Amino acid sequence: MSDYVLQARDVAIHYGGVKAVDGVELTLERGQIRGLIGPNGAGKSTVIDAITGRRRLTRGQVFLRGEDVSALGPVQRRQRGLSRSFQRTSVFGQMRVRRQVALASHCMNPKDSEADAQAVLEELNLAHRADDVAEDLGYGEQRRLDLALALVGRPTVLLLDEPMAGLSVQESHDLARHLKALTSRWNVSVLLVEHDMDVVFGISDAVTVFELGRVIASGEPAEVRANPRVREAYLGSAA
Ligand SMILES: Nc1ncnc2c1ncn2[C@@H]1O[C@H](COP(=O)(O)OP(=O)(O)OP(=O)(O)O)[C@@H](O)[C@H]1O
Repeated sequence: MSDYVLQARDVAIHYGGVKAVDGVELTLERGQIRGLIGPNGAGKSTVIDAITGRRRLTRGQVFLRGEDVSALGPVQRRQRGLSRSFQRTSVFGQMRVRRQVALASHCMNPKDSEADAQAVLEELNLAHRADDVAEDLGYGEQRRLDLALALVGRPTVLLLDEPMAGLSVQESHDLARHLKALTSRWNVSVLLVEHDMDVVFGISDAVTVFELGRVIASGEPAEVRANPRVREAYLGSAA
């Protein structure tokens, strides 16, 4: 049995003749942040969809804490501790912040949803906005609320698809700090798809690079940044 909280083995998703993802190997250790980077259309979101069960695998397997979850749907995987947030914020504008976090928590853990919601709101510095309706929050706070909804029920693994999109430099910095703190305080492991290279290389313990649906490099951030193929394919002169 492996020590990985998450493992993707030889994962492929094909749309007819389009090999959106092919032969992908990916691991995540407890408390680790792994950044997934690559050009537009490289297959990052498709890999996230494959892991959450939103897309059916053409080939391969997904393991969560050693259990093969490949045949399970998204809700069953969420119940087992695999959570995600989306590229677009998924909050309900008219509902109060505490209410929607508690409702999300109730689906995971009906006995203790109020306490769970309060802990999540405090962790993400949203407790002072708990009685406001979501649409009155600033954009950065709304993204944190989106993260809060993904964090209820204390997931083991968090999959984040471009959580920094649309945020200011300061808001990105704050969210990155929250993410880093979460991994140690809540023992959450994070798979992070993100185009902001400063964030990815700043907070990731490991980075995987995609190109045309395949992994072209994987390792510690400094090692990946120095990889000639990565520099040529993606980072260019900015590396
Ligand atoms: N439903 C679909 N049907 C056919 N092709 C698809 C479908 N969804 C994605 N693709 C193709 O799969 C490939 C991978 O797309 P994907 O969205 O996973 O890339 P990405 O790396 O997440 O890109 P971005 O950074 O722009 O979000 C692309 O060539 C895309 O056109």
